Amino acid sequence: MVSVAEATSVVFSNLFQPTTMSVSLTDAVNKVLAERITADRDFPPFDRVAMDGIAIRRDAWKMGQRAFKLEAVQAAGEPRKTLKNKTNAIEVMTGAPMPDGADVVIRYEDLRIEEATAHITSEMAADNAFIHRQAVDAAKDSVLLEPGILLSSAEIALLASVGKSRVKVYVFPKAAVVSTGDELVHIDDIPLPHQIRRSNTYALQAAMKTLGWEGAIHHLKDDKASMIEGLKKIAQTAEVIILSGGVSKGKFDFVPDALEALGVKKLFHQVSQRPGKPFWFGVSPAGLTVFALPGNPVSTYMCFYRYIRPWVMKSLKTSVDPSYAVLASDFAFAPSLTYFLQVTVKNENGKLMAYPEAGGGSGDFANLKNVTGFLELPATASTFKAGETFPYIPFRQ
Ligand SMILES: Nc1nc2c(c(=O)[nH]1)N[C@H]1C(S)=C(S)[C@@H](COP(=O)(O)OP(=O)(O)OC[C@H]3O[C@@H](n4cnc5c(N)ncnc54)[C@H](O)[C@@H]3O)O[C@H]1N2
Ligand code: MOO
Ligand SMILES: [Mg+2]
Repeated sequence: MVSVAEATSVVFSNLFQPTTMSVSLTDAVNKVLAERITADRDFPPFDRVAMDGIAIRRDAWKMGQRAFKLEAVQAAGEPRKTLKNKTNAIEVMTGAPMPDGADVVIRYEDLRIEEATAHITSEMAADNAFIHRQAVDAAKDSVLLEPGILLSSAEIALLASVGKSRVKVYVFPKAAVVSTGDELVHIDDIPLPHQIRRSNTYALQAAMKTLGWEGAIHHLKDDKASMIEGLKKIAQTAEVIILSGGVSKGKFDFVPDALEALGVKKLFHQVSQRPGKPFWFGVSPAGLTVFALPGNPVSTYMCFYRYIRPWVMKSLKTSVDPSYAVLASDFAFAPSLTYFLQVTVKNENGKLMAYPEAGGGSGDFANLKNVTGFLELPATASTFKAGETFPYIPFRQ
């Protein structure tokens, strides 16, 4: 049996080597950038007028001049104009290049125009130049984005502005999600009294989809020979297999043996945690990674969010920021296992407060609808006090 820290370290030492693909910018959000992006020109590329108004020379203002004859209009999208007469003004619009020869913008709010002359009405009008200077945000050729960034709408704007209509992103590993168990029937079937419908594979597939990762669903019987055959077939196309069930001590828990028969080397079996103790992890020399998760639905779910999600994001060169929350009420858990407590987190005055809703054990997956994630309580203690902070593993936004 390994600790949660050891299991994490083994999982993180066996990252997947992702390939890359080119996607349209309009499909790139939530994908992980696989190329370095530099500024193709200065940001902004010219001294940009930041307010609608008039452009004048500060010298003239300083000499006490308050009335300026309007000699031209500089619209956004027009090439830069030149202020011909140093005591005149050019009307300028936000987004236009600052006219050559002028160095301060006076807002329309601070002037009155009469007979093609602007009369400045505020003595504070020239306090701010209202010019967004060329290159202040980023200089040409400077690095805007590094590989490994999870693309949000903010990065999409940057990519658009440098003309990246296609962008290189990392590709998730080809994944299969496999349920095992003779008690499990297809979701369209009516279960007999001793049967239940499969739900873990759907939960796993949905959890993967929220990351932008696809997983093909399979089901295998609790029969060693057919399990080996089935896994062999699945391994022909999958780079990662996520199994649920069949990893504990039961007479029909054949998953570890079947995987080892296929040449998948066990790197650990059993983690000192609840839920999820029977968790099995291994890799094959051919590069297949196998997460064999305990079948109890809460265990399956927790292991995905605690181990697989960080593993795949790290493999794609990005990482999930660790989150923390404050336990809102005392909680006790005696066994010396890391306990993943189901909690509902509420943001109270900027603090994430975690309210325990432990549920009825790892088979009680109906309780997951009541909670927002898991609080990771260390194996080294058995009583946990309100006000203490612990790692928090959210599964909802
Ligand atoms: N003697 C021992 N028995 C058990 C131990 C142990 O240490 N010693 N560990 C318990 C723990 S903890 C867990 S968790 C489970 C894990 O068992 P398996 O991984 O072998 O899973 P199964 O036995 O196949 O199933 C367990 C449970 O989960 C239900 N299940 C499985 N797959 C699905 C699915 N796709 N959708 C919905 N429900 C599923 C299954 O029907 C069982 O009820 O073992 C304990 N036993
Ligand atoms: O891992 Mo088991 O989930 O404790 O029931
Ligand atoms: Mg079992």
